[in-house]
Amino acid sequence: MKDRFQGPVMTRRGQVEDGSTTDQRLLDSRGPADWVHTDPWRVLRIQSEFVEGFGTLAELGPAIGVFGSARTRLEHPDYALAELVGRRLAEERFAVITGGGPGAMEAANKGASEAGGVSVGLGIELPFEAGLNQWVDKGINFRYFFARKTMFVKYSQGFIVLPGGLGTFDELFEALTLVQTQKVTSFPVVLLGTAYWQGLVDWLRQTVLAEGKISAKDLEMFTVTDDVELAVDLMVEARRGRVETPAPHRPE
Ligand SMILES: C/C(=C\CNc1ncnc2c1ncn2[C@@H]1O[C@H](COP(=O)(O)O)[C@@H](O)[C@H]1O)CO
Repeated sequence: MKDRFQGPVMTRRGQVEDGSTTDQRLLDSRGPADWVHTDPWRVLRIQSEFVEGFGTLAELGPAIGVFGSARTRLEHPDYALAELVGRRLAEERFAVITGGGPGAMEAANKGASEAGGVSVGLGIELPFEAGLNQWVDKGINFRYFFARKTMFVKYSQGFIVLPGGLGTFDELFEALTLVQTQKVTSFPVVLLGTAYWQGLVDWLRQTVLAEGKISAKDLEMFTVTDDVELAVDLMVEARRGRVETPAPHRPE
């Protein structure tokens, strides 16, 4: 009786079950394939997004997330504003991370790329997918929103938020919630465009704060300005104050 090896496992006599090799079974892809639409398989796909994201972004260096409307048109002043933000951040040696889409994201990537900075786009699969914009120099396209959001907050030291819609609000409020709940050590959040954001800030103060749903301190978690230099200075200042100590080792 010959020894039978299946990978590291050796069987003999009555323990030998199958004459095929593992490779054969892998490559002779037969049988039903509906398991690819099951949650256990999705877990592996989700895991692969984290592996890809961490692997690609771990050595990025200091980076700032720039959020803003996918619908900002080239001729709108917010496009030039986002482009300036991207450029100034790159000049201050920050990598610029956007959602990799059109509008304000594209403008910030353009500014960063043209200034010779690291222009990152974390795209998302959407039913009306447009792909990563042409100014993304390092990009990942995610299937899952929550995996992508983890990358924004893990690899950004601060956020500059331009006028936007629901997607922008989602990103802004996620960042603020993480600061409020101390899930991240405080990072600067700047709302750029006073005319656009003031209404929201007034409502937060006059209704949300007045009704006791937030505390006055929460309103200090962000700065509202039209001044790109102030926005960038706040990011630079925060970087200076950041002590890059490795997280203490704790088994999870
Ligand atoms: C609407 C159109 C394309 C959408 N493409 C997007 N690609 C990447 N990221 C996106 C996209 N749309 C939204 N996002 C994310 O949300 C923020 C912008 O959302 P808003 O609702 O436009 O404010 C942005 O920061 C992205 O991270 C075709 O025009």
